[in-house]
Amino acid sequence: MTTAAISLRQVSHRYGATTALEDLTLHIPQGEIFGLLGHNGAGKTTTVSILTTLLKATSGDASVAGHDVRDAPHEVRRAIGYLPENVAFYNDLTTVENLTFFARLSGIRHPETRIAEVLEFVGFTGHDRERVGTFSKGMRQRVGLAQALIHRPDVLFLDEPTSGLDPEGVKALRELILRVNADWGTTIFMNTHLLSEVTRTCTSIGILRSGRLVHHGSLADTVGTFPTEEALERAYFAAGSIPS
Ligand SMILES: Nc1ncnc2c1ncn2[C@@H]1O[C@H](COP(=O)(O)OP(=O)(O)OP(=O)(O)O)[C@@H](O)[C@H]1O
Repeated sequence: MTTAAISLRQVSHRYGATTALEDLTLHIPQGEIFGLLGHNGAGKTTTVSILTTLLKATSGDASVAGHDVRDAPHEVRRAIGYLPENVAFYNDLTTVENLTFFARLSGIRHPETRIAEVLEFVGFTGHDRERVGTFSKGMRQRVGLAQALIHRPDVLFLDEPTSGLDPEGVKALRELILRVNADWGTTIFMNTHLLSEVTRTCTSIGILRSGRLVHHGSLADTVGTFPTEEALERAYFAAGSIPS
């Protein structure tokens, strides 16, 4: 039996009077590239925030890489990489200085070799000594991905990774996601609105509607054997009409 890399059991979350997640149960096996779809405000970032230990769910249980997010947050953080939608850097510091700062904070004492390796992996050599503040969105995304991969994580979380990227950036990101998954066996959890990318990269799909999971299935189960953006769009809107 395949081990679940990510599990949520009856997870609900409220921000004051706003219910962001309602009774979310979801198990994602190791090695999957999972795409979470949903309208603005559906609860995608809330889900990722709970799984990355940035937010404590109001109720329910969640675990990542075999560690409970509530009881073992440090173990979870050591096992994951996270690229938030707007990754923050020290803009006056260079690529290497930013990554060194992050790596030391994460407990890597001599990170030089790791940083060089990961920058090569994401194809970002040649900008090591440039200030991050001068970078385009696509370049910042690469540094963010290098940062998220510095530990060779078991599970990588990406929140709207393609937002603001040009077609070259989207293609480069897709190739990297596929390579991380293929070379390292990393499980990937991605929040996205870009249906065309989901059909090209994801092996399974979840759809959230107003905090409720209305669909979870493999790419083939969701859109058939010829996955097209049109087929996924049909499945996406059909899932929205299923009463839950
Ligand atoms: N810090 C917060 N305080 C109060 N309400 C919040 C907070 N963060 C999110 N919400 C609300 O919770 C719900 C879910 O938000 P969330 O950001 O998880 O959705 P999302 O699917 O990621 O949306 P988007 O696609 O716009 O990023 C929304 O109604 C949102 O307004």
